[in-house]
Amino acid sequence: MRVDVVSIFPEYFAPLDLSLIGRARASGTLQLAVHDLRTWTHDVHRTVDDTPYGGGPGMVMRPEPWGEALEALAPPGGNPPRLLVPTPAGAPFTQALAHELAAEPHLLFACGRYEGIDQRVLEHAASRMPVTEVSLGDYVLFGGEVAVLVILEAVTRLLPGVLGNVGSLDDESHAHGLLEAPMYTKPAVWRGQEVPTVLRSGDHGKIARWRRDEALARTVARRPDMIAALPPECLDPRDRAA
Ligand SMILES: O=C(OCc1ccccc1)c1cn[nH]c1
Repeated sequence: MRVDVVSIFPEYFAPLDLSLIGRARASGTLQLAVHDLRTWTHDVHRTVDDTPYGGGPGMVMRPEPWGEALEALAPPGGNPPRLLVPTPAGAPFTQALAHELAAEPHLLFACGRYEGIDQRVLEHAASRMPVTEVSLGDYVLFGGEVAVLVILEAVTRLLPGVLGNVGSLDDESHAHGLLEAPMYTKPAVWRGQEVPTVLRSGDHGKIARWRRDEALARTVARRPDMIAALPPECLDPRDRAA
């Protein structure tokens, strides 16, 4: 997968040379290039922002540099990348979207700063590539860079060969519509607290049931919204029998 990121703070992406993403880049699974938006400015001050039409606080990112940057990184005529723009005004970023993005050959991230990017940039881009404005949650950051780091981590770990034990992808939180059950490791007793005995019973049927029950209880307690979204077939057939 090819990934291009455009930002006025390219140094934000130095951490991507570390750990799994670093290995994914070294193995060629992920080709990542980070670009400084100011490359596409031509004034002596390399200006990227200006005051908002209609008034209001803050500044807006000017369309010209973005227009040139997107043209350079998604040249008309080639196979267009998918443009992702982190913003509080975007659609929720979910594990489902992460899987969708992991299947894309080329992602192009636009990191907004200030109050955001002139909307005409996204409208113009949408005429030649898929554009997704995506939100990580209902809060406001200084810019899209941190959001891109999160999205890149969620997507990269789904790429083939990046995670050693692929089994861990199947039963992780949000994979089966529920939160993950609590996890334990040695020692069996720690500060007087014992690991639930069923987990040390070796009875894999009972263990699977215990984990499902725990996952369900956790989800009901912490994320009732996910319960409402559960497809009916998700409930264990034995539950239905009960
Ligand atoms: O703050 C965010 O993105 C940066 C950004 C982009 C445009 C204008 C202001 C801030 C964000 C919050 N949830 N998901 C993304």
